[in-house]
Amino acid sequence: MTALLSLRDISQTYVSSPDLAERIANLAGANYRETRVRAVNGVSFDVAEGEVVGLVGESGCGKSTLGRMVVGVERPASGTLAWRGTALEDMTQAERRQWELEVQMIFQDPFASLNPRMRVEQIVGEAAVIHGLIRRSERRDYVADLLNKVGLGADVMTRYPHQFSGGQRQRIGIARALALRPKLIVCDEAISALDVSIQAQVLNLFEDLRHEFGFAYLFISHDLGAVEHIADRVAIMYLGRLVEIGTADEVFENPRHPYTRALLAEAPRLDRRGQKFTPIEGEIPSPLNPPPGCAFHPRCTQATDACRRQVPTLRSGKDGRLTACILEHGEPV
Ligand SMILES: Nc1ncnc2c1ncn2[C@@H]1O[C@H](COP(=O)(O)OP(=O)(O)OP(=O)(O)O)[C@@H](O)[C@H]1O
Repeated sequence: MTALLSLRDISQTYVSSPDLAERIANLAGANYRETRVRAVNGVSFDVAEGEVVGLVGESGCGKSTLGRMVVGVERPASGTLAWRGTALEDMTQAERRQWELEVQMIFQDPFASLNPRMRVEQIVGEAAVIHGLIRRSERRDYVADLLNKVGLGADVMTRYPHQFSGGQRQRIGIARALALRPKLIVCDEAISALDVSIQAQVLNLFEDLRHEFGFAYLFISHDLGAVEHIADRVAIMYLGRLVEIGTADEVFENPRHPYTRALLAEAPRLDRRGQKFTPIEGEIPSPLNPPPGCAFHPRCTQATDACRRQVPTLRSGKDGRLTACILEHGEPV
C-alpha cells in the first residue's frame, strides 16, 4: 500500500545570519564566513493512512523544521517528499492543492496562531469557504458541528480568542484544522504549553478524533511521555538525524539507542515500566558545529573510540529494529 506521506533522505540547511561583530567586520571590508546550519540531515520515514507517528527529541534537534517541510511551509534543501506516492516536484497544481489541504498543522501556542480580531466562526470556517469545501451559507452549521466535535459547543461561535483559556484555544485550533478535512495532522508541541490536567484532556480529544475521522498524525514532542499513549510508531531525532524508529511497544519496552534510553529516563510518567536508565547530561550540541562521528557521543555513557570517528547510519539489525548506533550494529566496514 502506498504511504500517505513518504520522506526520503530529507535535509534542510539554513544560512545563519552573521552576528553584529561579523556585520561590522564586513562593513570594514574584512571577510566573514557564511555559516550553514544543517537543521535536518538525511531523514527518511513514511506515515501510513490513519497512522500516528511520534517524532521526539530535545529542543533544537530539527523536529519543527521537519514539520514545516511536511506541511509545505518550507521546501527541503534535498531529498524527496511524496504525498500519496507523488513527489513534490512531480505534482500537478491540483495534486499540490490537495496535499496542502490534506495536511494541516496544530501549533504549540494556540493564541499566537489565532487571529485576535476574528470571531471563532470565521477562524474555524473561513478557509473551508475559500477552498470551496462548503458554501458561505453553510458556514455557521459547519462550524457549529466542528465546535461540538472538539467539545466546545456551538454557542462560542461569536466570541474572540482572548475570551478562552489555553486548552479551549487549542480546541479552536483543532476545529480549524478539522474544517479542511485533513488526512494528516502535524501537531507541533501541541500540548506542551497547556497545564498537565488539560494536556490529558486534549490528548484524549486527539485520540477520539482519530477514531472518528481516521486521519494520521505526526505528533512532534520533546517529551517521550507525551506520545506514549497516542503513537503507533516512534521516531527519535538527534541533531537533525533519526537515531531510532520503531513501533511504540518496541521503543518503550526495549529502547535500543542510548539517546532513546536517556529520554525515557527523563519522562517521569514512564517510570512505572520498571526500567532504570541514566538521564542525559549536558546540552544538545549546536548544529553549527556538530561533533565528529556519532553526534551523540559526547553525551553517551557508552561511547567508544569508534563512536568518535564513525557517523552511524540508521539501519536495521538482525531483528529488524532500526537504529543508528555502532554499539548496536558493530563498526561499519
Ligand atoms: N530559519 C532558521 N534560520 C536559521 N536557523 C534555524 C532556522 N530555523 C531553525 N534553525 C536552527 O535549526 C535547528 C533546528 O531547529 P528546530 O526549531 O527545527 O528544532 P526543534 O527540535 O523543533 O526545536 P524547538 O522544539 O526548540 O523548536 C536549530 O539549531 C535552530 O536554531
